[in-house]
Amino acid sequence: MASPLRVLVTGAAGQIGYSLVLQIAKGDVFGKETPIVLVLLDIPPMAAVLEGVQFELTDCALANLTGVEAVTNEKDAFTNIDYAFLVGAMPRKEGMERKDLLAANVRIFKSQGAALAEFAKPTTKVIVVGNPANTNAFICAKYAAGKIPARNFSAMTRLDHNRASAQVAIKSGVTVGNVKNVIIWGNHSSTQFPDVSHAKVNKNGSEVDAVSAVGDSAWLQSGFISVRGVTVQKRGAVIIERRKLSSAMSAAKAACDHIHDWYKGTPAGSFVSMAVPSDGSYGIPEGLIFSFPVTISNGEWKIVQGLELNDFAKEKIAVTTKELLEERDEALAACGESKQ
Ligand SMILES: NC(=O)c1ccc[n+]([C@@H]2O[C@H](COP(=O)([O-])OP(=O)(O)OC[C@H]3O[C@@H](n4cnc5c(N)ncnc54)[C@H](O)[C@@H]3O)[C@@H](O)[C@H]2O)c1
Ligand SMILES: O=C(O)C[C@H](O)C(=O)O
Repeated sequence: MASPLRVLVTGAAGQIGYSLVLQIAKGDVFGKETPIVLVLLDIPPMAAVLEGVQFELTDCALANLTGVEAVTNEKDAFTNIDYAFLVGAMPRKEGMERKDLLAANVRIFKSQGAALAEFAKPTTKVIVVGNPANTNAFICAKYAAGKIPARNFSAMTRLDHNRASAQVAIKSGVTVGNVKNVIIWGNHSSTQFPDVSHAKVNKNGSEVDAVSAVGDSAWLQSGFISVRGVTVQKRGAVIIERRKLSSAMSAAKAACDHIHDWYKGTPAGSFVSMAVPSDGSYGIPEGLIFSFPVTISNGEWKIVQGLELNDFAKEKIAVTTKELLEERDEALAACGESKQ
């Protein structure tokens, strides 16, 4: 048997954690053939709950789950890990924007960035789920710099990508497996820009542009993006309003999709949305953790180049970029650093 991958889930006693750990343990992310050791981290007051989750995972009797470790300190959590799902953070409540969590959550990611640098493998790959996800990932990468390359850090916009793909499928009268190349640009926040102008739909066996498959351009420029919040941009707030808890099942599934594709690669001709450090593509300031369309091969992502952006798209991308720059400066101040 190959040596197991060591996979850390932080916030493992929380609601996303509860859905996520089973999906990882049963092979949805790294494949059913890959042995896994799951490391579950939460804060000390959650130790008993965490132990309950550990017991349940053991009771699932999964063939390739070779170990489950429940820990409440960063050294034990981060030592020698291969992948980190950084979920543990405060969720927003009704009426809040995700950036309202910045001051409370950013310090967690400063500390975990330093722990990654000290204890993790230099090849460790990280997805930040805890909100505000892009800015938390920026801070985490900053404090791990010198040990773990910035390109190993990402934030999750796959949930928005999945939400957008599902809406296009419903409007086009197909199942979601027939939709590809939707793009989420920018921040995982209400300024994100869900863009279908490069998306494709397989309708009755032939591939057509999503715009013609949907057949409703007015809806694509308004209702699809945010009609009283029920579609993509503000979907998270609507879930909180209905469930009185933030999305968990769909968030866990999206985190699995994100790491699955990073590990296994994207199919030829397809791209997915992932918030990664900008290299200046599309004029986005370097280093900002920005959601782009990416292709992935051999564990390395590449930003899709050369997509044409019309004035509508450029305007939307400018708004989300401005918000990310403001969040970055606020986060640096909260960490006691000067602005960039
Ligand atoms: N990026 C996305 O698309 C997306 C989607 C859904 C939720 N989220 C975010 O994910 C985060 C978790 O959501 P949830 O619903 O699971 O929340 P939750 O409150 O149910 O669970 C969070 C868990 O994190 C733990 N935690 C807090 N500080 C920690 C630390 N320093 N180290 C380890 N664990 C810590 C808490 O004790 C708790 O068990 C929130 O910030 C939420 O807003 C992001
Ligand atoms: O909206 C939230 O606060 C939770 C999450 O980020 C989501 O998009 O559902």
